[in-house]
Amino acid sequence: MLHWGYDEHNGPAHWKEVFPVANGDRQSPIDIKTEETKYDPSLRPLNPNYDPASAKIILNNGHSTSVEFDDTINRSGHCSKNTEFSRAQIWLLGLPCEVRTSAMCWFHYKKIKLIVLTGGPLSGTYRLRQIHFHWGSNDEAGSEHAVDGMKYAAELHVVHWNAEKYSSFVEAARQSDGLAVMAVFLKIGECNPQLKKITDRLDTIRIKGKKALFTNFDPSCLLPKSLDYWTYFGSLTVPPLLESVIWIVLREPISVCSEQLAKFRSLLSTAEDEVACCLLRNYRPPQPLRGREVRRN
Ligand SMILES: NS(=O)(=O)c1ccc(C(=O)NCCC(=O)/N=C/Cc2cnc[nH]2)cc1
Ligand SMILES: [Cu+2]
Ligand SMILES: [Zn+2]
Repeated sequence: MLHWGYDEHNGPAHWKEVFPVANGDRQSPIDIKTEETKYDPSLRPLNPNYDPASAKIILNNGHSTSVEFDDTINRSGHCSKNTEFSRAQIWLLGLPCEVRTSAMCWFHYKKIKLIVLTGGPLSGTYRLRQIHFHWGSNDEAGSEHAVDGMKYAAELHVVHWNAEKYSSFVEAARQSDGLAVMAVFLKIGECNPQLKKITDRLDTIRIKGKKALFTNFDPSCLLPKSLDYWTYFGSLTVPPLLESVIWIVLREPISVCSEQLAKFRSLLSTAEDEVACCLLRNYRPPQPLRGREVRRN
């Protein structure tokens, strides 16, 4: 197959031809059998903390639409050793050592905002990189994960990488604890006013490769009231299908209406110079659990 996709000739059944890990033992998505999930008292509450100014662009990469965030600056609360010295900090140098260090940390912390996910099953700080969606050609199916065999109309993925242990997303994506993706189900119902901020921009990025400025957006506005979740060890659900994802699937869905879903389906999977083809569906079917445990908080 040439470039992977979701059509008959390059869809999920073909991906193993180029990405043999497709048959691995920690592939995603999965069908979550709620009776078999295990309550784990050691699981902590999720603590998403995003700065809306870190949103940068909205993009059509031919497989989905994503909002990309600026995950470069070391925004975590920890002072990095190589703190750049500003004039104020030169002044700080005059202070006694222990006072200076904590003052610098306070200064550094105040100056920057966080865009991180902590808590839940995670140990450490996972930095927000992008959000994107998966949907189907009709409202009956479209989510990637299923719950007791039932699929939702669509699914939101909030993608983070372990910025405490690794120096880039690409490096983290190769590690078993490198990525954390929070999945939110979209259930057919009322139009979602928060989602409207995204669906109203889709007509400006119809063609594969198109991007547009998209800032002042806090993805927390797309999260349901309850942050109760299931969690399990899995993989990216698109090639290269790397087995580096700690999945955090929220149990409560958010709403989406048919008109909003139709806008996702009107995106093109083709570039300017190709015959136009709509991205009608972009979900991978559930994969074998291979003995994995699904825990719940
Ligand atoms: N669906 S998911 O949450 O498991 C997920 C999360 C992150 C990525 C991801 O970040 N992939 C690598 C970077 C990327 O998006 N690469 C795209 C290359 C590309 C190929 N065709 C068009 N673009 C993919 C799936
Ligand atoms: Cu591609
Ligand atoms: Zn995804």
